[in-house]
Amino acid sequence: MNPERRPLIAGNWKMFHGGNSGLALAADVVSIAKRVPHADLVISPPYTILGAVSLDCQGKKVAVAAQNLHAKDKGAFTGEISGPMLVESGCTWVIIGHSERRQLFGETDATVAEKTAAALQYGLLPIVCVGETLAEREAGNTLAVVKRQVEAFLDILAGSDKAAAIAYEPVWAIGTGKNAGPAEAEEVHAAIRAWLVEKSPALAQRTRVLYGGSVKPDNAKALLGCPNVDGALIGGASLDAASFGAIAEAAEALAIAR
Ligand SMILES: O=C(CO)COP(=O)(O)O
Repeated sequence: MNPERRPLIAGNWKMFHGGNSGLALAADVVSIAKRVPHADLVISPPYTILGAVSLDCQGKKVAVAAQNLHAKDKGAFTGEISGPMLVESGCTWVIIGHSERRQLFGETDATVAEKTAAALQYGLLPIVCVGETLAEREAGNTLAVVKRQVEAFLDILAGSDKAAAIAYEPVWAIGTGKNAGPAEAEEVHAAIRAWLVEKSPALAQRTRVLYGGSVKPDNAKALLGCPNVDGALIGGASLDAASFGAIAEAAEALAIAR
């Protein structure tokens, strides 16, 4: 981990814990935050409890992210939620372009770029997701695919002075229990860092690059210990306070040790 970038540990709850169980989990994460003063924690519950969770987390060192947003600020877009609405609900972050949204909901590099610009415009910090499929990896195209995805929004991040995050989430590692090995993750993270540096050293310095895909307590230390891995975006293991806490503690220990 780069000493100037605090580890960012983010839990993407996806379509789980949208009611009382989510409020209880958020309270547990507030307790975890007290044990990890050197790490930044973000939780991303479903829309239905964003407002309530944000209120409970206010001033407690746990930031709240939405899982998506619409690029427009308002309008006749049934079922959609805008950046200003998320800000009003207390969100400070938003996940953009998750592979599930790209694969299941038709999001493209172009819509991801549009949403990234909208997030920054409305005062939200984006966590923009990239990552290759298994077929793309097996064809030797991992870096080309990730580069194309990153290039779609690189100028937008460079045009803002906000500290956004990029999450590298190999699609084949999401929810499969098959994480990228530390060397595989570091190869892509180092490439992303190099593209950021090429665009602007200041951008590279402020942008945290998170790894996502089957991060668990038993592999967190090895993954988070990679030089260009600045944190994690966690799905399944973020749904349980004990496992999310153990990963946050691994980040804390590494941050103290460096
Ligand atoms: O999609 C993810 C986080 O956004 C990763 O999910 P898992 O940790 O369940 O593999």
